[in-house]
Amino acid sequence: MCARRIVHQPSIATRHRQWEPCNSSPLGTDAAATCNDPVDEQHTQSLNVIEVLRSRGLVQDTTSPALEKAAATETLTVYCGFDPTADSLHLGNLLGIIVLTWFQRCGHNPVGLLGGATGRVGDPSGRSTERPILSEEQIERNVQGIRRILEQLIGSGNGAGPVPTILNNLDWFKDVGLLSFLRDVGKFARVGTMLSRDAVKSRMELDNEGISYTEFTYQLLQGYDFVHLNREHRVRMQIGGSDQMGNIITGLELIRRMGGGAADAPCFGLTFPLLTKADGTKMGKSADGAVWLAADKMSPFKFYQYLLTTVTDAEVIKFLRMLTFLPLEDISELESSMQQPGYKPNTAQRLLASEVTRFVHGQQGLDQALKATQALAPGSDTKLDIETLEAVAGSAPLVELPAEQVLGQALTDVMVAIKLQESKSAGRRLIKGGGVRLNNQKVSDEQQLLSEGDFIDGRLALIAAGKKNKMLLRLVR
Ligand SMILES: Nc1ncnc2c1ncn2[C@@H]1O[C@H](COP(=O)(O)OP(=O)(O)OP(=O)(O)O)[C@@H](O)[C@H]1O
Ligand SMILES: N[C@@H](Cc1ccc(O)cc1)C(=O)O
Repeated sequence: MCARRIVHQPSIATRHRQWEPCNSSPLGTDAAATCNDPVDEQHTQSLNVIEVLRSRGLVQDTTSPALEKAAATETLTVYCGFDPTADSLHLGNLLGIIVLTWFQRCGHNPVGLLGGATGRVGDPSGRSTERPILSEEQIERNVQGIRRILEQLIGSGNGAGPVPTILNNLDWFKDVGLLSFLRDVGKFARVGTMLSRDAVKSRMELDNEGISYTEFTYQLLQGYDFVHLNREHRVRMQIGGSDQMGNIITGLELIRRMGGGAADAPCFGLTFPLLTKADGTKMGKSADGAVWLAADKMSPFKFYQYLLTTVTDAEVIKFLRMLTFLPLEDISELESSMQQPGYKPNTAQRLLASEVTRFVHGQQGLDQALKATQALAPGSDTKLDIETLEAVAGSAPLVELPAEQVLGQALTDVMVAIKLQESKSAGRRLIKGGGVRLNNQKVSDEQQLLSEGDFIDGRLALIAAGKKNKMLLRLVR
């Protein structure tokens, strides 16, 4: 195959003068559809996926300088693995999905691998302690959760390139016996090399508990995955975060020693930088405060808010390059505009939050996030519905009270009970001054009693005392 063609949308500057995220997706509400999907025939460019990834800050290392040429002249099948250590992927894992998507958009074949087998062993990479052993049921639940996300984000093919495949390494490991593994794979692995891997060395040096034999052998399992995928599915490339380089090289060495990766079809590895939390540590599944991709673990609203409120001006351009598919020229233009006097603060963060939320949760998820953001804005009079309120629940302060302690009671009494006001008289004064809103509607009656009708869907009400002090009240029956 010759240099690949990728089609670019018109500049978002021409589409959205105010740098506002687009609100319609060319592929409908498909979760993976973004407004910058490559659909405009007029803006074509021949792009090499490796050059694209480099230009977007998505390459930490590659295993061979020959990769660039291979990517430009051949169709590569590329895989990225995800272990089922939780029932959802997180923002850090999204980089792997984005890199796979870039391969797909440039005409290569992406494969998402579920670590049904490797998750039972535990990758020591980037960990200073041994992983807890998860129950079989938990691992199965986690596999299902991650499969759903992969299917949603890369499984559909996204209309932008070859349809990707999702595989589970338990499907081949379940039939491999210990003796045959030791004879057929172990013979090709060198213990000295295995010991020299960072993930092993650091555990032997740092922790006087050392490393278990189980986690020590992890690299061979991931290495064998690459051998199997190369033999059975013609996979020639593995990608992963920079913590995966040792495991990727183990795979390449095994392929070579076991007679694969012929000169006319060499194999490659590529790593991307790790996304880190504010304290500089890796964002991970097992780390605290993970930014989940599954909507039932983190609502699209909360996901959107995370990107909007925690990404600094210093980081936002880097994140736009790495986490979105927006044309680089447009991102550079936005970067320049950030230095101009007319720049509206957080414009870049809003664009980032919108693009990434749409990619992960689809147009519907983004709409929900925007609606909830608007509903919570200071002084908002947006009409509320139950979906918006439920999306907000979990992010805004929420109090639950038995219905009998609320219905028929004065609003001012309830405001004191839920600690939104210090006293009834303060509540009355605030109502008189026009500062109290019930479900975003101004309250004018200082004696107002709360009734069933004040609770949307009979369950939730949003009470605001002043512009910023908001609380959700849920009725318990
Ligand atoms: N913060 C991150 N930034 C970029 N890539 C990441 C990040 N975290 C994980 N990855 C990558 O995602 C892929 C799958 O990682 P995996 O799900 O097994 O580990 P994890 O999410 O780090 O979970 P755990 O916290 O349990 O180690 C790997 O390629 C890994 O390098
Ligand atoms: N070891 C990877 C996941 C993985 C599993 C199996 C593979 O073949 C590849 C990657 C991680 O923990 O991040």
